[in-house]
Amino acid sequence: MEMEGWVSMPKVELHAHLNGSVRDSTLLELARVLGEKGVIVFSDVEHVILKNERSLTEVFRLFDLIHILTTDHKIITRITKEVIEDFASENVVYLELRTTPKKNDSIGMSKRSYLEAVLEGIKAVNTVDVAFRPHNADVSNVKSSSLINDTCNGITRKEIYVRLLLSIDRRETTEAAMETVKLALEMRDLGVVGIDLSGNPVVGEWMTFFPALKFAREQGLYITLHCGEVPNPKEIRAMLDLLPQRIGHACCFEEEEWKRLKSLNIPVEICLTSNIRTNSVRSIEVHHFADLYNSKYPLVICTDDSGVFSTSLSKEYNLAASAFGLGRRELFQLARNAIEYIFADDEVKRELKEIFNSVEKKLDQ
Ligand SMILES: CNc1ncnc2c1ncn2[C@@H]1O[C@H](COP(=O)(O)O)[C@@H](O)[C@H]1O
Ligand SMILES: [Zn+2]
Repeated sequence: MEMEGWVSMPKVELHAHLNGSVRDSTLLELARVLGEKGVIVFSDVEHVILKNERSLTEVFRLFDLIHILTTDHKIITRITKEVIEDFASENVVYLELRTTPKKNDSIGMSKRSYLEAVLEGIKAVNTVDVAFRPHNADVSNVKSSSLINDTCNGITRKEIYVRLLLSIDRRETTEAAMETVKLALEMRDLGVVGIDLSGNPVVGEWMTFFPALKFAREQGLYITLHCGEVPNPKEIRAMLDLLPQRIGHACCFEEEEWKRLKSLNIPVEICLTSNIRTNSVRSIEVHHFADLYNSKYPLVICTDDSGVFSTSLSKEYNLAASAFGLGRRELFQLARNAIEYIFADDEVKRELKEIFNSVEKKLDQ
């Protein structure tokens, strides 16, 4: 099937990092501005942004660079809006965007003000089409609409549900992790639904984050953890014992860990391109997607970092189709199954099912 077929299919994105999903063109523009101010040397940064092959270590170096480029409330608002519009433009109907609230005293940024800038970005998507909206926008429900300039049909209106997960970076202290969880609890009514643990998997100790994650779980926040991106059986075991509602990656699982995971039936967020690029999985042919898919295990195809890995959710669907011999129907079904694993209420699930049902009728035409 052509790429267009994957683009037009409704999709659910559950594992996307805000700063990893920024368009190259925006990063280059931001780098140019900082270059002119003498904060960075543009030509040094340019080739790092445009480079495609990256090891895990290089990926995390790139994140440090991206964070320098996006250190500003206004820029955080801008990239949030752009990232949502990009996902909406490829028919992502439900997006769980995750980001690490950051504190930076030198520019007066607190975790709270960072998050407020993100929320501002979500609202900015809303206001784009306020005139075209049939009912008044219910901002509190964080259902954003974006107008996509479609060259064939002129302007089309696409709606996307957006929910936020707050990430704890593995470099953070217990106190900082706890602050993020408390912020998530406070911002629950504004679309924050859960907590993610991410960051360089070779950095940090599980026991540092455990108190905050346990607290989050007790408070009823949803939890997803980057789990087994590198081999670490002890940590994988401890993570599964927390009973997160989803996990990301599950690349470096041994038989023992697979057994445990499968007995718990925790859905896995699968990021094919990311896993191959960072070498967490040797090649697409041996990716655990195949085994999980064949045993009908709950999984969802996601991008991880569409900017950093030059991908999109449509491209990931296309890759899964070609690598594992799946057709439009099978991937449509996978996307629809993901509704069950989202961190939103039954009303949203019901609406999403309706969207999929209405498209299903046209699928074979
Ligand atoms: C490639 N695999 C990965 N493994 C682990 N953590 C990752 C990641 N990709 C991204 N992140 C996490 O997301 C941050 C960027 O987005 P935010 O600044 O939060 O919006 C990275 O700094 C890292 O902590
Ligand atoms: Zn990730």
